Amino acid sequence: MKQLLNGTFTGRTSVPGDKSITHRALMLGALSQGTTHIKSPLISADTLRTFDNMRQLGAEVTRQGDDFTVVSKGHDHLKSPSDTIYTGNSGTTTRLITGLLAGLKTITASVEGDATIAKRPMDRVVIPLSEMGADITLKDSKYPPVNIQPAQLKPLEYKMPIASAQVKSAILFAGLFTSGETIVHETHQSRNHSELMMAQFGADITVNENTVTLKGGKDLSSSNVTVPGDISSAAFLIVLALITKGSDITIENVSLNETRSGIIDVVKMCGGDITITEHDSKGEPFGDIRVRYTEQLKPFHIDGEIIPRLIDEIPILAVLGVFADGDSTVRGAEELRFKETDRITAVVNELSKFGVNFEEYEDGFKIMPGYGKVKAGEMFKSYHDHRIIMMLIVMAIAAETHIQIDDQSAIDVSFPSFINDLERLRKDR
Ligand SMILES: O=C(O)C1=C[C@@H](OP(=O)(O)O)[C@@H](O)[C@H](O)C1
Ligand SMILES: C=C(OP(=O)(O)O)C(=O)O
Repeated sequence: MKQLLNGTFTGRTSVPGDKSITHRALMLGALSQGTTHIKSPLISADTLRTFDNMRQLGAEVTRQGDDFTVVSKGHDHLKSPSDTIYTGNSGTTTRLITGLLAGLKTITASVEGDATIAKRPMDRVVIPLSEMGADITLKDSKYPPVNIQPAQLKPLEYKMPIASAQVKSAILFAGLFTSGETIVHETHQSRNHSELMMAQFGADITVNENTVTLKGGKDLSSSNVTVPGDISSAAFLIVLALITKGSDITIENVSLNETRSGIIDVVKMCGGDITITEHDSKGEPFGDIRVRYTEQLKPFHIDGEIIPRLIDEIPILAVLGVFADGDSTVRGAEELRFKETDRITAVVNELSKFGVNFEEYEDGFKIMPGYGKVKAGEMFKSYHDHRIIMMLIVMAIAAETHIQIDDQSAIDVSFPSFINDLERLRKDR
């Protein structure tokens, strides 16, 4: 930590591949007949769980340096796993694989993760999947382990009670090989990687405003996927550059998918110095993001439609709020309470240790600009949450304060090279 302080951050860099796209490419590769090459996937604790899980179902999944390959005979050749499907810390794997397994209709499986997964609600996916006819049981009707038994499914028309790409995707995975139209209506559009990639692999799927319609029953054929950089990882470098004097970072080949790029809108709202150069792409949009230190940043106010477009970036946006010249607010983000930890409580508790003032709401917070001194001997908590740890490191760098975090290992969940990348970008002032 100490070696990262008192510097500026400059230069060109890239961030690891998009986590959401990597999970989906592994899953759709396993469900499709043929060979799927996945170029520059995220190789991290979470995506390696999906990698192993697809192998357990009988797909041939291998790694060649920075790439993955999935070879499969197609969905009807996948089999029940002989052991528990272990999903580690990954909510995306746990929820999407539940839909995928139910959709195969012949599988007996038990899905379980680590201590944080054991506390994450699964009824949000099991309720609609049960309406489709799936036979799934949960601990206390809510939590993992998820036990799945073979059952025939029927299509479903479902109005989403919350904005969640994981719930939407679990339903779509279950609908892929279920004849008839599975329809999902969203109030605010959540990330659309499943829809885009299912179409690419040959599914009959259409999107009309906030409604997705999937005509199930078609076999899928393999396809190649190039994974752009993860904007949720880039977010830490974006905020670091904006608030650290003299910084100027260009992050190459980052996903610019509209359903994920809410943070760019917020940086613009704040008057931050950000330039986007989009590249030509046949698939997911991507490009370079250049961010420079900005002396005066305006506060931001976010709520409603933008929230799912930046849900994982809210912890690091709180740090941006500390350096703005007025109070910023986050509302409509109650979903943060159901992530790896309750991220509203974690943000408020840990940034308060820097002397930051908050007003906490059930669905967000107001954050006041400025900070004070960290108490001698103060220990910061990781909550075993990658995004909370990286938020704390960026805050400590900007405040030029050495801090101690009880455990930094969860960074490996999404951005294993984070500390090395910061060291490489750091220059003495
Ligand atoms: O579908 C996905 O890949 C994800 C969806 C979001 O979760 P919710 O669906 O719970 O909002 C997000 O927070 C998570 O990091 C990844
Ligand atoms: C919430 C996250 O992931 P997951 O739900 O897959 O654990 C995240 O990456 O911030």
